[in-house]
Amino acid sequence: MNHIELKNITKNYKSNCALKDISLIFEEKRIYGLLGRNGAGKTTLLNLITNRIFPTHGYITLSNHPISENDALLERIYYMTESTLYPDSMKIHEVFRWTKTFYSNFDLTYANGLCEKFDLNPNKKFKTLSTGYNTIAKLIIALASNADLLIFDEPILGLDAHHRTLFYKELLAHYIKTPKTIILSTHIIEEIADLLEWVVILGKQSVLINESVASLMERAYAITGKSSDVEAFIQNRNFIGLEYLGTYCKAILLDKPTEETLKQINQMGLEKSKVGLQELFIKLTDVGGVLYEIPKVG
Ligand SMILES: Nc1ncnc2c1ncn2[C@@H]1O[C@H](COP(=O)(O)OP(=O)(O)OP(=O)(O)O)[C@@H](O)[C@H]1O
Repeated sequence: MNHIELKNITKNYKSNCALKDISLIFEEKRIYGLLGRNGAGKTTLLNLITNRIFPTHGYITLSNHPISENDALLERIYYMTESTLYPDSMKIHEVFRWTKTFYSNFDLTYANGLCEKFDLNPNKKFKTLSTGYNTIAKLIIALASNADLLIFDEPILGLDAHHRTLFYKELLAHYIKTPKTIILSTHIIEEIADLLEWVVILGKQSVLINESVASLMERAYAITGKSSDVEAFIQNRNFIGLEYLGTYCKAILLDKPTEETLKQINQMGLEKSKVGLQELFIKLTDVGGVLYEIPKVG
């Protein structure tokens, strides 16, 4: 499978516009984080690329074929959502076999191995599972599907810290063994940050960031120092957050520092530090993606 392309996608729910004129490519064999605040349009975007709902304007292609016209291509996508689609009375091992009728590459041995690792009894019925084990069962089915594109919408709902760690480990091992496109949409940013290669951040209706995590982390940095010095430093720079603490102040910038900038930071006696993906996300989406007004100096 190649890539998924969204071209000028708008999605309106009656008078409510969820996504507005979005163009985006999900390249093959990459792990993506799809991030956004509540109501930003993440689920809408995922429902669109899996053909569950249809765009108001624009089109979506999978391996250069319109997704709306090709059910065979959709079988190469596995979309794990919060809702459970299986009949309640089905046992987990029956769901495995049932899934194999749609996903011919479904790996039963791998699924049973994962059941052991997560301590999930495959003879249990879906409806008897706790919230956490319901999620675990769905994660196992997604991983064992062997689809080319795995989509996880809030994949860690109800999982305890041990099971979350195990899931991240298994996901990475699975990706290393059989590289594929993976999209993780979650609010638990800090935990998945190390897994991600690429991040798409949705603001209100639009894409704020579509960039490799490495490049984003190279651009982002924080500056701390006396408020007047920090305010002078951020003039004409792309800063996305400012926090005051007494006479001190911390600014978050998104602007790869040049040699000249580093020299200036030194000369002004300011302190430079790293910014994590979660902090960056919070700052970028704090005001709906609108950048702060820079305090004028002098
Ligand atoms: N079926 C629907 N009918 C009407 N409006 C909808 C429908 N589904 C979503 N919306 C609206 O579209 C916008 C985007 O919703 P969406 O569920 O895609 O956001 P999200 O980023 O997944 O949010 P969350 O993180 O809270 O799950 C919201 O304003 C939401 O109210």
